[in-house]
Amino acid sequence: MKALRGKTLLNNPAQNKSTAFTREERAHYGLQGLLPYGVTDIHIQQQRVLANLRSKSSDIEKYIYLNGLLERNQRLFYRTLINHIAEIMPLVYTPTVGEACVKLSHIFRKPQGFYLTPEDRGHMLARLENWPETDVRIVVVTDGERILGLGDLGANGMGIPIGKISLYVACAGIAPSQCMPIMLDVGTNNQQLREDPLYLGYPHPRLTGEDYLSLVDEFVEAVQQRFPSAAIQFEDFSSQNAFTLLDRYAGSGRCFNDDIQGTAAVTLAGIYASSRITQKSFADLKIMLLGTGSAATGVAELLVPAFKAAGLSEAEAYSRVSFIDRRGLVTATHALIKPRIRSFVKNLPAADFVTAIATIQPDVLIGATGTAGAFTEAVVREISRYQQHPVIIALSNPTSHTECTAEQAYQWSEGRAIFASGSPFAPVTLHGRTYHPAQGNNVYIYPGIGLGVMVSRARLVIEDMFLAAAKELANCVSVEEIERGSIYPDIVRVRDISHKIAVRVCQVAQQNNLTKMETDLFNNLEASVRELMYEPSY
Ligand SMILES: NC(=O)C1=CN([C@@H]2O[C@H](COP(=O)(O)OP(=O)(O)OC[C@H]3O[C@@H](n4cnc5c(N)ncnc54)[C@H](O)[C@@H]3O)[C@@H](O)[C@H]2O)C=CC1
Ligand SMILES: CC(=O)C(=O)O
Ligand SMILES: [Mg+2]
Repeated sequence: MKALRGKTLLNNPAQNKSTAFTREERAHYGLQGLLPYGVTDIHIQQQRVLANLRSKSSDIEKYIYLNGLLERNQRLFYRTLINHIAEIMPLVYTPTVGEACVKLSHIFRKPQGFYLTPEDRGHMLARLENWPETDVRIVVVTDGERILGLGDLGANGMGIPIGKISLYVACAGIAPSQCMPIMLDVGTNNQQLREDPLYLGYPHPRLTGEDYLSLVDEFVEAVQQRFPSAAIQFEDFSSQNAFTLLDRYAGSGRCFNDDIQGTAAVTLAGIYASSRITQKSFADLKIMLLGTGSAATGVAELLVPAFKAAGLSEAEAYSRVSFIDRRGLVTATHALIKPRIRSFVKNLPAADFVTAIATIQPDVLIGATGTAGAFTEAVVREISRYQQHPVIIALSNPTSHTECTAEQAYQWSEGRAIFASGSPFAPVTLHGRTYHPAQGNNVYIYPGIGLGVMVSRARLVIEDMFLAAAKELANCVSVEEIERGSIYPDIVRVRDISHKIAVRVCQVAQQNNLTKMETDLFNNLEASVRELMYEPSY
């Protein structure tokens, strides 16, 4: 590879070190005169980044600044993100990425990731040749139809694969060059976007039915052909498409749906960890889900094997999980029950949400609705009547769409709730006591799954990997965290957690004959995975 020089080197985000180029390097690469005198190492550069970042007056300005940094100096961006993950993750991921997606066509600076539209039909493979990297291992793709809880944002949804990829690199150490964010821009039914003169997406109504499926088929085949080692992560598709695509491809290729499977694993981990606080056996728990979309259904579907592994029969496992939709408890009398939740239907009289809580008395309440305020005061008070420590997991993102805030959960439960949410909340002080809400987000799961699949080159991504990941994540919650009521570990440990999950994924792959991992690698799995993790440095 020809060494870059001068401005071309400074303009290459993967190789640029900016003011960290030494005097020798400046002379060698024709950089003299192109940089100010001072030579500052990555630590000083990081201080400058943080000072700049903290001087911005809004989160969206911080997002724009960080994105600019990613485009100027990849290693500095990732070093800073890793070292300050708790501060920066909410700026490159939920909640700020939600605002960024809403405004993406307006704040657009420079193209990032890869865009495909129906006009590329028949040429997808050729289009993928335009991507400059050849060893792609992780593809995160969205079609932008259900971006967080914000609905159809069309091509503006590209912010999500970009954010998810940033966290693949930061949280699991997959090299930036091996990651590819893709927007499968099949149009948008968001008329306001289509009519916006600044909108940058394919300005047509969404492709549907066979036209849509055949395009996704071509996309998946093209990715598999161009990048045969890549895993495909489907992200933020509409519920119906999410399940259709998972059923279509997961049995024969290396792919998974993060909203269904990643979310299921992170939620299960939280439930496992909550048992350590409530002192109730997992096998005795009753779980109630609000919402019947991808996330809630995914959680229910993973709970079944988890309960069975804990000794319950299949029928008992299904009986422990109940669904609430907009009409209340999903019962046998419901018209039009979605096929995937049919086995969870209860033979009980119709009941609204609060009445259903009184009837079933769940231990755990999980919200996956994208609807702000769906956990009302009455709901939280009702579950708190039956449970000393009700476990309340409000999964919906971004913060503006959470089912209830941390403060509401603690206030309405008189300080007894064990609370986690998809987007982070600061600690809450009530009546002189401080509570520590945890963040229940699939960021604890998908990076480790991707890393494990990458290392093992597992042919398929299977349910057992998510079950193992959930167990591993739950085990990572420390005694101190349990004592302060947190059901997820501190995010600062996420790289270690992803490493542990990746090791488990490799083992599951091996046990299921999904991998031809070299014996050497398998025998030294922990060290081998660690060695493969990218550490940004100059
Ligand atoms: N914390 C995390 O890691 C994750 C969080 N999520 C969040 O979960 C939310 C839902 O995601 P998906 O399940 O993929 O969406 P979805 O669109 O597939 O499902 C949403 C479901 O909620 C129902 N719903 C909406 N408002 C309701 C209400 N007031 N009462 C009862 N049901 C209601 C809808 O009818 C639908 O069944 C989103 O906000 C998303 O950001 C999703 C994946 C991961
Ligand atoms: C976290 C995530 O994947 C979502 O909210 O869709
Ligand atoms: Mg998602």
